[in-house]
Amino acid sequence: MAFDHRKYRPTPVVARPQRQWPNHVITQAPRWCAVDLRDGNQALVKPMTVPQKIRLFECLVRCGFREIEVGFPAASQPDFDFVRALIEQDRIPDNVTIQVLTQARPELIARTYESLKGVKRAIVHVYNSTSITQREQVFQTDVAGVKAIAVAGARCVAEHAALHPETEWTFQYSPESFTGTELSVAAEIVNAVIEIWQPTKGQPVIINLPATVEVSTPNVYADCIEWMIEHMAQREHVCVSLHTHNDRGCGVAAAELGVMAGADRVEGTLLGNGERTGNMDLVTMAMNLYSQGIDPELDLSDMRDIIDTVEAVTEITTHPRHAYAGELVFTAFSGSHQDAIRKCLNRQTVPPSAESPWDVAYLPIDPRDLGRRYEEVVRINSQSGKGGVLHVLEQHVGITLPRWMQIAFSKRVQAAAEASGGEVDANTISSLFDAHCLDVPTGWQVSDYQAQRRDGQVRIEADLGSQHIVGVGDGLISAVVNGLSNHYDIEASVEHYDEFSLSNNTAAEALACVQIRHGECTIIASAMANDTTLASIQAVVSAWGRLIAELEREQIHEPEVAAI
Ligand SMILES: CC(=O)SCCNC(=O)CCNC(=O)[C@H](O)C(C)(C)COP(=O)(O)OP(=O)(O)OC[C@H]1O[C@@H](n2cnc3c(N)ncnc32)[C@H](O)[C@@H]1OP(=O)(O)O
Ligand SMILES: CC(C)C(=O)C(=O)O
Repeated sequence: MAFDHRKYRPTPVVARPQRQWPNHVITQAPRWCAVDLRDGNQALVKPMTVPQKIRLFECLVRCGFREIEVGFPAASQPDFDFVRALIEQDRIPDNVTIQVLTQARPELIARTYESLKGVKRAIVHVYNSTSITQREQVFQTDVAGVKAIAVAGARCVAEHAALHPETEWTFQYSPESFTGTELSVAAEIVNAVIEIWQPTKGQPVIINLPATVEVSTPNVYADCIEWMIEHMAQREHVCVSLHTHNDRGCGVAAAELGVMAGADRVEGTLLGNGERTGNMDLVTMAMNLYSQGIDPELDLSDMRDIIDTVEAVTEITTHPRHAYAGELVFTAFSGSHQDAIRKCLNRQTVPPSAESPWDVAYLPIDPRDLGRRYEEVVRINSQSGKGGVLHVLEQHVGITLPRWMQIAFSKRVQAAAEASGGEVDANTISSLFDAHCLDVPTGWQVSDYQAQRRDGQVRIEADLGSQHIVGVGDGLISAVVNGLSNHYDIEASVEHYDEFSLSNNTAAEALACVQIRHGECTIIASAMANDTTLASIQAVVSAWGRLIAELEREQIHEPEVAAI
């Protein structure tokens, strides 16, 4: 059997009945560090060029990142050159600290410091893998062996820093493959590094605990973080950082639970580009906080800029369902969702505020916060309903319809959606509305009218094309119906009639909608005009014109049907 689960082993869980983190709630943003330019970069088919790195760096700065891992300067000339360019061209804002990664190898550490000459502040991040697999198979050593690599690396980092006291240094250590390392081993090695770096004496130290590969449910990672924090030397002087990957699709969840477990800082990438299934997605985690009313301390409002930048430098397109950023994440095609969204949006106080918080079904955040428009939250296909069609008409055409007409008109839109098999866009819906409701049939344009009320009766005279009608009734509509019935010798009753005044952004001021019935045949029509009376007369006249056209069509088709 090729597909044989028996070849895998479960990841050990931590026995921690005393765990506290499930009782904690995140109430403030962690310290963020963006690692797009390093972890994101090392996972690309085509690593970024220096100009691309500059573009992404500037985007990260605009978003408000204060710590940015800019590369692995000992890895390649472009990585080295980029760090030099940032420093020599004075591109690092005063409130931003750059971070660089190096293996715990003296020649690489030396080259790393060479790249940093002249920088005001920097975080030097050194790592070595500590996992059982890597100890046994990659380094072919034991715990003492990997601990010695870490200790030597930490010492080497500190010695180089001491040669450049003009720079404010922060040291960072990662027991890489932490999630594959026994906790006692991870703690022993981390504490040995802390011992060398002496954070109690004022040296800033970050201990980063990576889910280099995500191997468990996020609660297990949180247990590990809580355990490490309990067993960490000089904890109050150490910044505990998380670096999660997304192998099981829980990179963000693991980071969130890790923060609940006491971590101070989170590393990740914009939109989650990174090794294999990617790094923890900073946009998602920050927006998750934002959607809970917590200041993410990042400004992601120009999401278009973020997406364009990330796509340009990574050559990876953003999935349309990508959390918060995808093209479709604020869009409903399905009727019941559309109906609820439209009703909630109509009731939502604008702008939403602390007093009137955002509360719209199916939209966890206000799309406008990320530069999206309410128009695009509803798009129409064969899964849509009348509420959605009405939303499109309201947003794109600036008109609303009575319920009976929504029902009748949405059937026309449904037919068009089924015929096309895809989306019916706003322009098409507008054209369908014109064709089925608004267009005046040829020869039925009301060019002039007179309406008078006397002794409780309305008398109407109107010119339609070459025809002149005269009618009398209890009201305007019945007078028009009377005139049309007499003139054309066709009886029809008005089943529904409604009129609305229109918003300022439409050319006309009034909209009238009517449904008439003749036997089994129902006809809808509407009309817009600058005065309500004309709109009402025209709507009934247009309905009549459509009815006569329909009857003529039926007459033409009748012999054919009989012949068949
Ligand atoms: C989980 C992560 O994302 S960690 C970051 C990974 N990122 C990268 O690797 C991108 C940049 N890396 C590179 O460009 C290259 O790997 C370089 C320039 C750093 C090193 O290149 P090379 O020395 O030619 O090769 P390579 O990376 O294969 O070196 C592996 C050697 O370093 C050792 N090594 C690997 N990682 C470390 C480490 N963190 N600390 C100390 N030694 C290490 C290995 O045991 C191996 O030793 P061996 O030569 O005795 O077998
Ligand atoms: C260097 C470390 C932090 C890393 O990238 C990882 O473990 O994924």
